[in-house]
Amino acid sequence: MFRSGAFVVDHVSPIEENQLQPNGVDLTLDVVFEQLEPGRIGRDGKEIGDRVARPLEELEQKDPDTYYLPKGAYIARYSERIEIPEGHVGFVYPRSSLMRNSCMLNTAVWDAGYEGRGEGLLQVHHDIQIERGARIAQLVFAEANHEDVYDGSYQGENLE
Ligand SMILES: O=c1ccn([C@H]2C[C@H](O)[C@@H](COP(=O)(O)OP(=O)(O)OP(=O)(O)O)O2)c(=O)[nH]1
Repeated sequence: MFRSGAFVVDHVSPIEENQLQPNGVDLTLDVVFEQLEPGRIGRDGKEIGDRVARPLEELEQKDPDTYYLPKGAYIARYSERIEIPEGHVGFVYPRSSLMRNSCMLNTAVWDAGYEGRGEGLLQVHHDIQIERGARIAQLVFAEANHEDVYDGSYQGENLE
């Protein structure tokens, strides 16, 4: 069973009223990264390729705090700290307005016990402007059986 947005909201912070949805909680965009170097997925481990944060366009006197993204693939970091409670698994979907603008977020499984500010693959199929802090995704929780809780290399990531 999927949980209500009112349940999910207790596991996401900080949060504003307009992020609460019937079936989940909207996540907002913090930083957009561009990958520079190849990564590696091995049989025994992995390496994440070097990346650089995209500039915000304040200096060019465009809208402040806005990413102007040409076609391409980017890593988007969400602003919110998320914890996946025991007995649950998390899924993130793109906000439909992102998809309707020819962009997509690809995501993986959010494990029970994970805590951090996670990331997603932002595919831009048509140039788009996204303001920093704008809602781009929605997090939902499904009830799930599991034996262990998440204890991988991304535990506690991007928390100051
Ligand atoms: O779209 C997603 C999906 C998951 N996560 C977070 C939550 C998840 O619990 C954690 C680890 O994901 P996964 O288990 O897929 O990572 P891995 O590549 O197997 O690495 P490790 O074994 O070090 O955890 O990353 C994200 O940030 N974005």
